[in-house]
Amino acid sequence: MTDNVAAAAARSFRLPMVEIFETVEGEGTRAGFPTVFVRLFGCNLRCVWCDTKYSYPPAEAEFTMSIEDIVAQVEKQYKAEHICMTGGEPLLYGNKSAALLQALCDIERIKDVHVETNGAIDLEPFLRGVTSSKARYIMDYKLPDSGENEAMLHHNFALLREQDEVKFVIASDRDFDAAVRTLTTSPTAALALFSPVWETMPPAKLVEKMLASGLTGVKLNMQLHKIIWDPAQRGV
Ligand SMILES: Nc1nc2[nH]cc(C(=O)O)c2c(=O)[nH]1
Ligand code: SF4
Ligand SMILES: [Mg+2]
Repeated sequence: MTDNVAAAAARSFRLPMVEIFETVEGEGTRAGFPTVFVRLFGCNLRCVWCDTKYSYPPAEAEFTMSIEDIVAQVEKQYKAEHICMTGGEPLLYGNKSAALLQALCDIERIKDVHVETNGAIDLEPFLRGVTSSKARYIMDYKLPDSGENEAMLHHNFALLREQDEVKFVIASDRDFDAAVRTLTTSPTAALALFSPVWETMPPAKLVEKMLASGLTGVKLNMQLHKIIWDPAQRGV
């Protein structure tokens, strides 16, 4: 297949979906920007504190969509210049996930497509296969209290670039210590973000611990959408 034929074939790939909506990005370096969220169905992890349990079984996908139709909806229905490709785990579908990421980057209006990935997916094929400079990865490193720390692929840290981000969602003192240890043992060029688990880590306590630890290059990451809206609300 020539590259053009392969690209055309990729546009007909269908993906299981949860929702597509526009709001402001609640997290990370692009927090506050109007952003289109493309939420895929399915996840290879089951984090204890997951806030999107409707994005994997026993819930069912809301619908399936071809890449072509996802692109058309983003182009016609919304105005935002940022996209968050999320889930579930949006990189669960290999070549199909990569083709969607590339197609979203190819939308002329779009300046940035960030992928919320869970740390248990090898990022090497995506970094190699998706060549657009608009593609960025936000890797959620799962700490012990998530119940999924064993699934983390540590080699991803060295692959991440300056434009990427590593997010540590911190539920307890044990999680905080593990995050600090991980940053020492797995150096990365990506920006490190520390997020409090809404129910168990008061933000003031997390700030206190950050300052006491002397980690000056780490940024506090509050989930704006949980402050603005009811934390249980979907599609915001
Ligand atoms: N506003 C808003 N920002 C977000 N950033 C990451 C989200 C996610 O669910 O992955 C999310 C979300 O669901 N809403
Ligand atoms: S990786 Fe994300 S979507 Fe999957 S279970 Fe964990 S928090 Fe939920
Ligand atoms: Mg969310």
